[in-house]
Amino acid sequence: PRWHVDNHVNLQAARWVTSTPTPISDPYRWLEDPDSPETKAFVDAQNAITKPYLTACKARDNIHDRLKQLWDFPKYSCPAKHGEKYYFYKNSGLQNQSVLYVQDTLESEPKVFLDPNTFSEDGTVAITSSSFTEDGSIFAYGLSKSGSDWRTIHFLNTHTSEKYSEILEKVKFSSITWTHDNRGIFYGQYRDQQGKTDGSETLGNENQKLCYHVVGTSQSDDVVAVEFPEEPLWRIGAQVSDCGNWLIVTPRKDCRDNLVYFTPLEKGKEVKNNLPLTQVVDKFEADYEYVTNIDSKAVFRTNKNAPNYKLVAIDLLDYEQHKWVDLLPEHPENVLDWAEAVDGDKFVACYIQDVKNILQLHCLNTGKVLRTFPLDLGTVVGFSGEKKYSEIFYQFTSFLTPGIIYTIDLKKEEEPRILREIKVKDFDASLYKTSQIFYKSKDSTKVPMFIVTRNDATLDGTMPGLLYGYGGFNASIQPTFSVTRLVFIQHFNGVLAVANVRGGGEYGERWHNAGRFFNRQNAFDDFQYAAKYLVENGYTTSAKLTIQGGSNGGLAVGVCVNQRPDLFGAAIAQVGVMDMLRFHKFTIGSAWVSDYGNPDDPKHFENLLKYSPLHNVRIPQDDIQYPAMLLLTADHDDRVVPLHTLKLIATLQYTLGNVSKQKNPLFAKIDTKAGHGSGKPTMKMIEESTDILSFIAQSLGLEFKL
Ligand SMILES: O=C(NCC(=O)N1CCC[C@H]1C(=O)O)OCc1ccccc1
Repeated sequence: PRWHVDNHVNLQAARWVTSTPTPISDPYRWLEDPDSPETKAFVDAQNAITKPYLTACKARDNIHDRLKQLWDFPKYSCPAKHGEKYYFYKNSGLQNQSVLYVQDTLESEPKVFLDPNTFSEDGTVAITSSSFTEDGSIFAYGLSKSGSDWRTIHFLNTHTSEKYSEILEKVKFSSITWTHDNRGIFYGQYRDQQGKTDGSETLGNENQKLCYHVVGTSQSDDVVAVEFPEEPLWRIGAQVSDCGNWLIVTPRKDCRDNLVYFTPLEKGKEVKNNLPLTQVVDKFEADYEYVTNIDSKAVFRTNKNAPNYKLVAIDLLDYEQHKWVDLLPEHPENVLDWAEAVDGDKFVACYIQDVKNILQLHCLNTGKVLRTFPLDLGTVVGFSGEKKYSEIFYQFTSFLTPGIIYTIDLKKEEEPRILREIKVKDFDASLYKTSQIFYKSKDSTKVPMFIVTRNDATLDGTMPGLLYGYGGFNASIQPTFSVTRLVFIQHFNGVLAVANVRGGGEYGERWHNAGRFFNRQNAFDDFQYAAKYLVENGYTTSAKLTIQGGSNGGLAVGVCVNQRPDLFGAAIAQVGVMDMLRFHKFTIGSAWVSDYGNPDDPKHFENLLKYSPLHNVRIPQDDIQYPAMLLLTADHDDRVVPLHTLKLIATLQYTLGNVSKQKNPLFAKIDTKAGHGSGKPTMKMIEESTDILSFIAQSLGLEFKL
């Protein structure tokens, strides 16, 4: 209805007159019901105009074939020892899901242990979380369908390969952690959830309970080990300690800070409901992540009084805060990303230094550094090792390195050796180069950015640019290998740029806080100034620059396009958070208030309204138009529900669709049997990348060079 635009403008004007916040028009509220005939018709109508545009792209077939060719390389996880065997995931190249293999030794012939490709015709069922018993006799694994956050948990006997009969339902946001008597697991369940739980619903998730399931029994017999009935939004993380004598319970109410409780466990003793909990941390003021324990001394990675994180040892039998001991003090610059106990009395620590990883071995008793493992400039994407084993594995990757798995037996060898070096046929990394620059943002803050081009790139502004960013939730966007990006660089002579904008965790809590709450505009400024840097330094021009982001990054794209439509030629927003006044009402959205603020709080409401993509679509002044836009989402995305994208594309098309100067297309594509991204089958990933690159090529008039 036209009225919303006029009222919108009037409301904007009115707002400056009155002090109280004015009511906001929300004419596409009806799109919030995914099951209504109107919404289904709207989705079909959007796909009906977008798909022909994407398939009409003349470079599409070349793009698709090249993506498929490059994608077809073997991918491996680090091996991990369970019982007397090694297990590892492998994807031969184009399989929809990686297959779990088992072998007696690292050199012996692997056998298929579990192949999730057999769980569905189209590969849309994925193994997402799993855990072996201490003795390796039973494998518990979570399955996700169509990319939903909902899990079913299954059990498999590793000796007989027989499945146990029970399937645990209504599991979400859950760890799987075994008691060391191999009898059962603790897991998180939303047992009160009403209605659909297939990921197409938008209902909020409340009242998670930590349950205990004894293998071989039915879920209805499970006990509620821990619950906080007065805290419906809490999610109850839990971990059985390395020694098996404690259960560490870490409730979280949003996406930062957690409490710490513990309770003793006795092997072989029945787990009863409402376990007696001792509270060690009683305020939400920091992250505490269990690492290991030495008898009653539990080691946590925390940012308490340590924005770059540190390791602290807390004696569970004497846990007053003044008795806590720093095992690994905070590093002045580098961020402690994770730590894992290995080889009895050691731990591996992984740091982020200027967005690259450093891997070190430390003494568990003193915290002292024992050695550094040599690494190229890039990212440690996988690690496996345990306190009870002296052998460790870690996987390295970067923009131009598909993957290298190293291993070292800390009791035997001096230097790590390469266990697997992954090659991509018909890809020559020596033709490309990665650089890291630090550009100045609007407030002169220096922001790191990776830039990847062909070696012979000339900075004359003729290259098309693809600028990616995220900027939130303490997440660090580190170098990884992407076939899609390499096709863009190689066949469109493109420049890839990844801006580590504020809100992420690249420089610890300081960087995260600099992009939170009332500082969120810093993240958007950083993103826009990254674009300006690329243009001013001749990497590309605005007309040839595509801005891309997913989820919280999709929000950033939506904001930057509204604020500076002139800076970009195209914009790709995947599964974006676009309605900042209502995000907290759906599925797990209420957890995001720790970065965004709560829209029910007037001062946050005003702040969110200022940048909410849905509420800031305006006809640009002069001859400026919006970039070509492609919004992507999917019908089973229950992390960021599709309504965000549907309401935004409706508003964009209504506000700009009839404006004569708006020549660039404004599209949304809604996929089916897909979700937020986790567990997406290879065929769907290749299809999505084909759509993205085809859209960019078609919209910016790029030629595919063979
Ligand atoms: O909501 C989040 N994380 C934040 C998140 O996913 N966000 C935050 C904004 C939109 C979206 C994204 O950027 O992917 O995690 C929920 C969760 C998952 C697993 C275990 C416990 C809790």
